[in-house]
Amino acid sequence: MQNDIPHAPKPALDLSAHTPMMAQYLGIKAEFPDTLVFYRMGDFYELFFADAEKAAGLLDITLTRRGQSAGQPVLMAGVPFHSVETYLARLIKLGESVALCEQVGDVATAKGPVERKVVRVVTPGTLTDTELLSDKSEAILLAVHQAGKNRCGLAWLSVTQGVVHLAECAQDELADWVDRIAPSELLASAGMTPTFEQKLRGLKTAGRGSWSFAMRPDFQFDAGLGQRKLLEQLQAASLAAWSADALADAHAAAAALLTYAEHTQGRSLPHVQRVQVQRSDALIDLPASTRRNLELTQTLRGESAANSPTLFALLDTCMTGMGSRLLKSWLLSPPRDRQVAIDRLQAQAVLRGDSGAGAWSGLREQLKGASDVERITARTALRQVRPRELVALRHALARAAGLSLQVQALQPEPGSLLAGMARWLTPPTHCAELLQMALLEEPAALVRDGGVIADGLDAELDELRGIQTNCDAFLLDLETREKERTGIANLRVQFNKVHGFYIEVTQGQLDKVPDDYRRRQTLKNAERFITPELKSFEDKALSAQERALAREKWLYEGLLDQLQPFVPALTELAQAMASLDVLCALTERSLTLNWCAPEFTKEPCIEIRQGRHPVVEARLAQMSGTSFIANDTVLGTRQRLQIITGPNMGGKSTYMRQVALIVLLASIGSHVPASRCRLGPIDAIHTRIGAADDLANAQSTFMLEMTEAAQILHSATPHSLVLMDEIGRGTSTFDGLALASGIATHLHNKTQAFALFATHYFELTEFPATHTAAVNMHVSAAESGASIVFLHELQAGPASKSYGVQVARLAGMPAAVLNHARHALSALEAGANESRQQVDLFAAPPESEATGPSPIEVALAQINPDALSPREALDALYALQRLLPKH
Ligand SMILES: Nc1ncnc2c1ncn2[C@@H]1O[C@H](COP(=O)(O)OP(=O)(O)OP(=O)(O)O)[C@@H](O)[C@H]1O
Repeated sequence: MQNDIPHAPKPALDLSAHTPMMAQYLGIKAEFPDTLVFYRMGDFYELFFADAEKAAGLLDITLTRRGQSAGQPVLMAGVPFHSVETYLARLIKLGESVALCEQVGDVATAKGPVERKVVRVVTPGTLTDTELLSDKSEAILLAVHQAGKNRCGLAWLSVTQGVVHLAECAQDELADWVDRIAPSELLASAGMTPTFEQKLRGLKTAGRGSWSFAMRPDFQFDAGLGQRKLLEQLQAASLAAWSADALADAHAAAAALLTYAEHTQGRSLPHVQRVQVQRSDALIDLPASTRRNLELTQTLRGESAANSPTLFALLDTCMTGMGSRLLKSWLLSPPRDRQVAIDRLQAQAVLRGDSGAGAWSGLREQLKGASDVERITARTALRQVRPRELVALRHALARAAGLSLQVQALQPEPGSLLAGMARWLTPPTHCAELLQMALLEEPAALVRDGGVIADGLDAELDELRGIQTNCDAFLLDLETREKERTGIANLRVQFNKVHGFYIEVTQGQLDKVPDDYRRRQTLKNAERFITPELKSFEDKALSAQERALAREKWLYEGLLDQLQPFVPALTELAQAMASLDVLCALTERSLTLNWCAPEFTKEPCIEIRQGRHPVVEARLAQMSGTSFIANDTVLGTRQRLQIITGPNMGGKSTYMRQVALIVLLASIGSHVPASRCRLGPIDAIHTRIGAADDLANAQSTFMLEMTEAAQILHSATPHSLVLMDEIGRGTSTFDGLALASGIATHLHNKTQAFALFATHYFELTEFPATHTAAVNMHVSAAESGASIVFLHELQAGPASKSYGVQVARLAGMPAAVLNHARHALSALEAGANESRQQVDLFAAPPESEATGPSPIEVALAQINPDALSPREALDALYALQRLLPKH
C-alpha cells in the first residue's frame, strides 16, 4: 500500500471533461492512488469509482451509480460521518489505509465545489484514535532500510508514545527484530533490491505478524535527512548524548519513518522528544519460537484474550491500559542487565511493606479508572484531542498528584525508581487549573457542536451565549403579543433548522392574519409566516449561534496552544503512572500467588527450589482444585544438562517450560513461582518444543524441527537456557535417536548451554555416564494395576520404563488394540535384548573427510579469472569437472 505524498511532479491530469466536483475529487485522489479516499459531502464521506467498489466489498455497504462524469457513470458508496470511526476500525483491521478529505472552505461563499483537503491519513501503523486502538497493545510503525554489506537500519515508533527507537542489524537477523518489534505497518524503500523485498515479504507470509506493507520513495531513506529530523525532534545539536550519532543506517530508516508519520498526521510530532537505541546484546534473546512455545502473550492455539491461559493474562492485573501495555513490553524485552530487575524488585519490596500490607493496594485504588494520559497527551500534541479527553486528563492529573503524595510518604531512597516516580507524578503547575478554567465540566463530544468552553472564560462567548439563552424568553413573549394582536388563540412561534423562525397559523384562522405577515411556507393544514420583527431577531440569533460556535473553536485552538508546553511533562507523568501501575500489579501477583523474590548471582547458575508453572498451577486450581507439584532445578557449571525421561503426560514439558518462565519472570524484575530462586547471567532462552507443521512454508514437521534445532546450536552460548522437547521424534527411530544423541553431545561439549533435554529414547539415559556435566532426571509415575498414576515429581535418575500403553488406555483406546500392543511390546523387548549390540551412541565420529580442502577447491583457488582468455576459462572448467569424485 502506498500513500504517496506529492513528492515529485506528476503528469498533469486532464480533468476538463469532468464535473467541477469530480474534477476536484480526482485531483485529490491522484495524490493518494493506493489509499481509500473518504471525500466529505455534507453528512457523509463518499468513496468513488474503484475505491467505492473496494469499500463496498470490504464494508458491506451499498454501491450505487449516480449521474455521469466525463461520459462515465459515477460509482459511489458512502458512510455517515458520525459513525466513520466504526468503518475506519474495520478497514484498518483489514490492513487498509484511509485518507480523510474534509471541506475546509466556506460553504456559503464558495463558487463551485467548496475547497477540500486531506487532513489526515489513517494507516494501521499510525493510529491515534482511542476508538481504533486496543487498550492493551500499541500500533507500531517500523521503517526498514536496506544498507550495504548485508546490513539493515531500523527505526520504529508508536505515534501515541514519545519515543523513536533505533537499531542496526545484519540482514539475517532481521526476522528476529521484526518479530520482537511486532509492527502493525512496515515501511520500506521502493528502491530496495528484489531479493531484499522478497525477504521482507517472505517474513510476512511466514506468519511473522500481520503488518501491512507500505512502499516509500527511495529518497526518503536518507541518513542526513534522518539525522536532521531526529535532531529537530530532540531539539538538540548532537545525537551523542543518546549514543545515537554513529548509526547512519538507522538514521536513514528514521528519515522515512518520521516523514511518513508526519504525513499521516498532517503535522509535525512535537511530543516525540526521545530517542532510544536498542542493541541486540542488551536484551535476553527470546526468539519467536520461544515466545510462541512459552505462550507468553498468545496460546499455541492463538488465543490472547484476558482469560486465556497465557503468562501475560495471568500477570496483567494492571488498573490502566498504559500499565498493561508497559507490562507487555517488559515481558517481551527482558534486559540482560540485572540492575533493571533489581531496581524493580526493590521498588516492589517498598510497595509490599511489612507482611504485604503496604501501600500497593491503596495505590491501585487510586489508579483504578485513571484515563489514558499517554494517549491523550499524544493526541493533544497532534491537536486531535477531544474535549472530553481533556476533562478526563484533568481528573487524571488530580489522581497523579494524589499518587505522588502517597509514593512520597513511603520515603523512597533518593535515586530509586519510586523516588523518580514521585517526582514525575507531580502534575505540571497550572495545567489542571488551565483545563478547569477553560472547559465545561461535561463538554460536548465534539468542538464543532459547541458547548465545550466554560462560562466566564471569554466575555464575547458569554455575550453570544446570552443572546441564545434569551431567545426562548423572547419567543414566548412574541407569541403572547401576537396572539393578543391577531386574536388567533392557537398561533405558535417556532423554529426549525431548514426554515428558521416562523409564526404558524392554521387554515381556519388565515383570515385574521395581519398585513405585515409574509408567507414563508405552506403546509397541508397551516401556513407559516415571518414578520419584520421576527426576521431581525432571527438574523441576530442565528448569527449569534454561528459566531459562538466559531468563537468556541477558536478558543479551543488557543487552549491547545497553551497546552503544548506541558506535553513533555505529561509524557513523563504518563510513563511514571504506567510504571507504578505495573509495579503494583506485580506486587499484587506475588502476594496473591505466593511467589518469591529471585536473587541474582555473578556465577552462572539456575537454581530453583519448589518451582511451579504459574499458568498450569492457576489452571489446575481453577478447573479441578488440585494442587501443582513443585519441583527443584539445579543447574550450574558442573551440571548443565538434564536428560529428562518419564511417561507421556508425566509433566516433562510442564517442568521445562516452568524453568524458562521462572528465568524470564526473574529477568523482568518480577517475583517467581518458587520458594527460592538463584539466577546467574542469562543471554537467551531457546526452545524447541512441539511439532506443528508449517504448511504455509511448505516445511514438514521434521524439517521445521531440524531447522529450529540448528538455529539453536548456532546461536546458543554458555549463558543460554535451551529447552529441547523430544528432539528427533519426527523421523525413524534410528535416525531420530542418532540425531538426538548428536545434538545432546554438541550442547554438552561445544555450546555448553544450560539445557533441559526431554526424550523418550531410553538409550539417551546412558549419556550422563560419559558426559560429566549431564545428569538423568525423570518424572515419576506409579502403576496401579493396569493403570498409571502420574506423580509429577521430578526425581534423579532415569525412568525405569515407558508407559505408552497405559497412557493409551487412559486415553480410551479399544481393549483389543491395547491387548495387541502389549503382546507386540513384549516381543519387541525380548528381540531387542537378544540382538542388542554395544553401540556407542556418543562416541566421537571418525575425523570428517572434509577437514582439508578438496582437490576441486585447491584447483579452484589457483585460478585467476581475470588472467584467463575465454578459451583458457573453458579448459579450466573442463579440468574442474574431471576432478569431480566418481560415484
Ligand atoms: N508438576 C505438576 N503438578 C501437577 N500437575 C502437573 C504437573 N506437571 C504436569 N501436570 C499435569 O500433567 C499434564 C501433562 O503434562 P505435560 O504435558 O508436561 O506432560 P509430558 O510429560 O510433557 O507429556 P508428553 O510426553 O506426552 O508430551 C499437564 O497438562 C498438567 O495438567
